[in-house]
Amino acid sequence: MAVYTEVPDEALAAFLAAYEIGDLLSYKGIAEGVENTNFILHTTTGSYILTLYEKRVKPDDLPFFLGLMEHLAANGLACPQPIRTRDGTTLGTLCGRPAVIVSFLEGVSVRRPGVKHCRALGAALAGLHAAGADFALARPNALSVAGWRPLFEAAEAQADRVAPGLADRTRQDLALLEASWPQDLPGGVIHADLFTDNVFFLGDEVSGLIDFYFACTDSFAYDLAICLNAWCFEADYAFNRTKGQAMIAAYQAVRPLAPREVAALPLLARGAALRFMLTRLVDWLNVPPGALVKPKDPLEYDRRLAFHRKVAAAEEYGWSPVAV
Ligand SMILES: Nc1ncnc2c1ncn2[C@@H]1O[C@H](COP(=O)(O)OP(=O)(O)OP(=O)(O)O)[C@@H](O)[C@H]1O
Ligand SMILES: N[C@@H](CCO)C(=O)O
Repeated sequence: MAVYTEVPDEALAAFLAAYEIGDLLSYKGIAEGVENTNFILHTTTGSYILTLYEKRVKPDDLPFFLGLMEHLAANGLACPQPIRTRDGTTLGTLCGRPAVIVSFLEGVSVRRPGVKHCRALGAALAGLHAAGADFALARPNALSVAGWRPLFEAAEAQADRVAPGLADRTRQDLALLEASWPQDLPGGVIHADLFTDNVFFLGDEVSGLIDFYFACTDSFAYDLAICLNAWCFEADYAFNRTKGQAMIAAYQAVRPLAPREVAALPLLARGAALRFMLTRLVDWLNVPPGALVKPKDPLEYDRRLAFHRKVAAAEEYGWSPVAV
């Protein structure tokens, strides 16, 4: 569960005194999530999320993340909106941790997305890319191709303990992706972690996007490739082309992909799978003693990589030309 920092009542009361969000009625820790400590607050004016940033979030990145959420919300995207204190700041300190309060979003995430969810997600992703277009800050993607080799090197010696042959096939994927990673594709602000747990639905409609703490400046098609990985594989690791088609078509209805983005899609999807395989592998091999959070299985992405290695063209992900 993700409550790493206990917050005494008095410390919370002192922190909340700086805000105009009414009187606190109740609060409780949120079990989901693995990175930060989250509480839900109920006050006389509504519900809010209080986040205390734990070790993996760099304080220097917080102005980008908080500024981005404010920018996206101001541009009509349903995402958490940082709440300002009476003196206008969004970032505070609570129990020695950087802390913010954001607006609460209604909705539930889907564990097993269907075609209609993939379609809705494609439109929401394009909406996010459009809403971020004129955001002034930039943040390089530390988990793009240049960041993968250090992760591999940290895990290489023990990788075959997780699955036979994992080190060799990862080494080959990495060499190929380093040599051919698509550069200079259309880009801007991307979410970079838009997995099903970060998307809320009300009925069949997307009601909110959360968890912008991997957001960065990178190619838009890479964000789409991340979503194809996270949303369009079945439990047996077969890629569901109907889901891919629904997602890509809905994305293209807002922002058609350029021919070079289409051509790059197989490599981008393979790279996205490698990125999540590697971060999961490193976490899997480094579970701290007594950890409360179960690490995510890297082999789910090793299995996806087996599919991506055989893909020759974007059509295999369900891409088709935009009808004109
Ligand atoms: N603005 C919000 N509105 C409603 N619920 C929220 C909001 N932000 C977070 N939550 C809830 O808190 C949970 C954890 O949030 P989040 O995913 O941001 O945590 P994290 O530890 O940073 O995550 P992760 O492990 O996914 O990186 C979410 O699954 C959701 O249930
Ligand atoms: N979405 C990531 C976890 C980080 O939020 C994963 O599934 O590996």
